[in-house]
Amino acid sequence: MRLDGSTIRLEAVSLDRGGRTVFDDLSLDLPEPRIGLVGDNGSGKSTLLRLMNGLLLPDRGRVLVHGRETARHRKDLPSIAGFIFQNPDHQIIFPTVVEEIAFGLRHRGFARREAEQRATALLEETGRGDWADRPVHELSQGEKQLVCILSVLAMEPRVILLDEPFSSLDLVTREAMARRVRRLDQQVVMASHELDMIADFDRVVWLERGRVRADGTPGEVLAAYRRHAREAGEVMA
Ligand SMILES: Nc1ncnc2c1ncn2[C@@H]1O[C@H](COP(=O)(O)OP(=O)(O)OP(=O)(O)O)[C@@H](O)[C@H]1O
Repeated sequence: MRLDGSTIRLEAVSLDRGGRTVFDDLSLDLPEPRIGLVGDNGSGKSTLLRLMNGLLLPDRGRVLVHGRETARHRKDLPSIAGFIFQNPDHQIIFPTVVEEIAFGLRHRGFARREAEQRATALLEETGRGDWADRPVHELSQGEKQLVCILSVLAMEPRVILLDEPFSSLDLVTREAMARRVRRLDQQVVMASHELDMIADFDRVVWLERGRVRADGTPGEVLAAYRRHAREAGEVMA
């Protein structure tokens, strides 16, 4: 695994949304190649990922992604920190699969024809060579999710931020994507309710109401989170 010692750093970050405080003075240093985020619904995982790619800016404090402060480098950030959304409909903007995947490549400086050739090659490599000209709106939710994942992978950003990326994928595609994520050279930060997906990561951060409840190896943190889920689930049932 090659990483250049870069890190994602939150320095005393505070953020309110809709009049509610989501983060209050949160600091985190995240240099590990594979970082998982867990936490109950509404604990702040998606918001944290959005802070990391500049979709959201902190009200106070700073977010630095591989040396760039998000508030100052908002325009460059998508090519540094690629974001795979929970809902593919929030990400897809082009009518056909090949255009959607080629968009990121054009952003990286490839001419249209080369971008489309590369996008087609990526689809072929993934066993979806016949998808290139398919209208995206005709794809199933899981198929759209795969297009979103491929679009971000095609851009080869330094950091890949994944927000529940596999929820609609069938088991075979999920396995294939999980393997692909494991092989990536880039830093990966993934929020997931599927704890098996992050069980072999370097570090897991458990968020609770915008604060870090636990932070450590997957072995420790996931065991504690599973215990919490069992206990809280019993109370709720
Ligand atoms: N656009 C918004 N306006 C107001 N509040 C918001 C907005 N987006 C998120 N929040 C609030 O911020 C908090 C954190 O939400 P977030 O989506 O980050 O949680 P999450 O951990 O990703 O949840 P889930 O597991 O359900 O995806 C929640 O209390 C949510 O209501």
